[in-house]
Amino acid sequence: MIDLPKLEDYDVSPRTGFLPEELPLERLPQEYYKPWEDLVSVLSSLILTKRIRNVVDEKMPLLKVDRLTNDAQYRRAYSVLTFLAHAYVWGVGEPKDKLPIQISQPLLQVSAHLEIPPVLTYSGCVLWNYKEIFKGEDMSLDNIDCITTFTGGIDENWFYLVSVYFEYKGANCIVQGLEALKSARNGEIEKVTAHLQQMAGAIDELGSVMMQMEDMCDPHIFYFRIRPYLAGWKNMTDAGLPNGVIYGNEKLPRAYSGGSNAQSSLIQALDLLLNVEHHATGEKEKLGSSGHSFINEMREYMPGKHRRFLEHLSKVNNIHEYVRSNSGNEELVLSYDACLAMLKSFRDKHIQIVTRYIILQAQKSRNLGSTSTKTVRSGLAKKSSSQQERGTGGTALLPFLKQCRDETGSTAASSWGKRMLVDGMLQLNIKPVSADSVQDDDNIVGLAGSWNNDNDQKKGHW
Ligand code: HEM
Ligand SMILES: N[C@@H](CC(=O)c1ccccc1NC=O)C(=O)O
Repeated sequence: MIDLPKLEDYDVSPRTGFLPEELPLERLPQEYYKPWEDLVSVLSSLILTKRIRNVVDEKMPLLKVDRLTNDAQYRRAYSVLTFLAHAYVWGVGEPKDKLPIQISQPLLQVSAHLEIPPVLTYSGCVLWNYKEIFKGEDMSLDNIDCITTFTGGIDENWFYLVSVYFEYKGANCIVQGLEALKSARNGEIEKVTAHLQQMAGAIDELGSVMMQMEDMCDPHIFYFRIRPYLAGWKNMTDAGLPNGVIYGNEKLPRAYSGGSNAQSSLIQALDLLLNVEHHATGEKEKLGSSGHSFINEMREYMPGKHRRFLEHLSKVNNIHEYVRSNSGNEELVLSYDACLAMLKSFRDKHIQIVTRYIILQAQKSRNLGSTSTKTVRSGLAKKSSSQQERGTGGTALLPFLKQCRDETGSTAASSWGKRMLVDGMLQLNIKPVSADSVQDDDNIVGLAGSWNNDNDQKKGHW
């Protein structure tokens, strides 16, 4: 029997989850990297004055990464370079399909060290991009701020910080889920039930955290001012990058998806712990299917150690089987189905968020016609002839997100659970999601272009 994963072997913390145990580095300490930190400290001004590309071209030196001495420094360098890369590519006006070597060369090196693609990912703008306001105070949304942003505005800060706090609160879900697996191995059914009850409560809290997005992040500002910079350069023909981006003096362009919470290891860990399986959008379970291509592809956009944690988890996650083989124990079954109900409720709430922040904004943009895009950067908000929005991770987002949600419900162990999870949203007094009434025909897709199967990373392309 394969041992259960040890969190410390995979850079996962029982206290902070997938956030680093120690606070991220706010600035590289070496004087040598001062040019990078100075540039990124005025990033919003360089975008505002439309000088980002000229200043990088003329003032940014080509630096080596051999002065970086630990992972915290490599992570800070990765965050700095990916913010600079996206500001350079998306800048203002037409996107640039080539990165200068002073960005691309160090970025390729630090990405290889961290085993993560050389593009802005959830790790670069969320996991490794926050600081405490008052040192020593408890971790809370009242005491954290971002280190780097494109706009320097409250809305963008808050957009990332909600996910930072979501990751912090999610640590307990991982701990409880692993304890439930351990108790199941020891045949301690009461302990399994207790840990699953704790896990259900912890997952419920995640939904509440996510709904705080609307407190300080305005949907219009998000969609028109922030989201365009989060895009990647894969399948982004509509946005003016048909072939991706050339990195420095390389001959072939590279194509990468943009950032997305789908790159959060936390929710994928919860799916694995609860044996929730996702399949390619629009397809039912296929024999031998290795799960959802997009969800699996997003694992390539996680730090190597977190990716391997999920791979290990996928070899030992048998809670569904344990519950099924003890289905006579009603308390156990209810505690498992409660975890699924909370996870499904989370996905329902998320679809509400996506509706307000993308779908309704995209429709508004179409209704306003071309004048609305005059002040909006040409990248992602530009309406393509197919009237398709591009999403950050690259999914046909409503079908994908609804299917993720429905697959969560269909995992329930009991008929009660299935009934609860199908119409349970009403019993839980959770309003049916407005998105269900939104027409799919918009087929608004994820930001960085719909993913495809020829996964560049698989060819070791980065
Ligand atoms: C304005 C806020 C947000 C928007 C517009 C948004 C949009 C999206 C979109 C379009 C996707 C589909 C994949 C892609 O193309 O990127 C997605 C996936 C996902 N998002 Fe969000 N998201 C937001 C915030 C959040 C937050 C705060 C969380 C968690 C706290 C979250 C959790 C997820 C997860 C886990 C997925 C993967 C799909 C799944 O497992 O159900 N999102 N999001
Ligand atoms: N998938 C979202 C964007 C998104 O959620 C996201 C993108 C980059 C980094 C973090 C993100 N999510 C929340 O922090 C979208 O398509 O707009």
